[in-house]
Amino acid sequence: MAEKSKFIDYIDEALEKSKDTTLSHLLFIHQGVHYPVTMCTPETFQALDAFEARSDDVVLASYPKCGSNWILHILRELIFADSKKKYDFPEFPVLECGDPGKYQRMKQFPSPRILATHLHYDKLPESILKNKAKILVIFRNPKDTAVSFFHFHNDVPDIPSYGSWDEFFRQFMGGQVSWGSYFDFAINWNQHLHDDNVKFILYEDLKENLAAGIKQIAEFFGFSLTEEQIQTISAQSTFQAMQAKSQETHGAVGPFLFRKGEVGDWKNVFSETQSQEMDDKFKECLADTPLGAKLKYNSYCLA
Ligand SMILES: Nc1ncnc2c1ncn2[C@@H]1O[C@H](COP(=O)(O)O)[C@@H](OP(=O)(O)O)[C@H]1O
Ligand SMILES: CCc1ccc(OS(=O)(=O)O)cc1
Repeated sequence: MAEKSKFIDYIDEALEKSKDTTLSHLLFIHQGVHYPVTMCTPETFQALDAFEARSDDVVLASYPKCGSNWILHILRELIFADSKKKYDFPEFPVLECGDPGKYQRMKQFPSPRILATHLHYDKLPESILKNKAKILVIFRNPKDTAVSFFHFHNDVPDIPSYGSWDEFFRQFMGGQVSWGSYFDFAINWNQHLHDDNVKFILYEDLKENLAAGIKQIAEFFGFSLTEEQIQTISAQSTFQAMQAKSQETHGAVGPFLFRKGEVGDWKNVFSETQSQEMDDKFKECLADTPLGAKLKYNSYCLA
């Protein structure tokens, strides 16, 4: 059994805080976006402004529930294969979560550091953009993302639950959920998809061909791996492999973070009206954008 990590300690702490937090008190607004009080604070956001990024930081951006824990695992394995050093990062990996002192402590950590974030592009600390750290941004179709988000809230015992899927759907569509609107997040990132230091990947593409996705990620960050190493990481990163170890890697919340790992689960949950409402929203916000095309909405979100 692996030693209990700082990551698990942090999750346990956040869950403990969640126990005493009702849904109506879960969110606060910072610069127009909702965040959960159990994970983020105004003091940490203030400290984040002065965060010093490095050009070799490995940034992983995503809206919640688009597979960030999956890609984090892949990145750690890639760094290990490339450097032969175990990637050991004694802080919660989501940049904007934690106490304000974390950025000071992070100055001591060796490169490359993995910085996961759910921030909209225009909320990233300036130094990430100035130092041109490479940013991998993972997207997932909005219908499965919403269903995964709903289950996360309603299945994890200590996280405040919604009264029903219908109630969650309403809040999700209005952007009144943690890290705000999926659509605002997407519109914001859409403008930077073709920046030199940004690489887009799609959850559904990874599901289709994991080894090809891992190879692309390795190339983007300049990690040098053999075909055999790629195949090994691929085998260790399937949903089944990660779910089997989830309690060991992520503690009590593990089985909920690695829930189903499927494409199309939304069909079990969305009503026809809700599906149409999301199709309309997609058309209005994203359909005619480069990101809209990359999301392959017609393949994954039309019944
Ligand atoms: N190896 C893997 N393959 C496919 N999906 C994975 C995965 N690891 C995690 N996921 C899925 O990613 C979602 C969680 O995202 P995040 O890590 O950003 O919180 C969950 O979706 P589901 O709830 O649909 O199962 C989870 O099952
Ligand atoms: C409890 C509210 C909450 C916490 C964490 C979330 O996202 S993630 O698991 O860190 O990606 C979302 C909502």
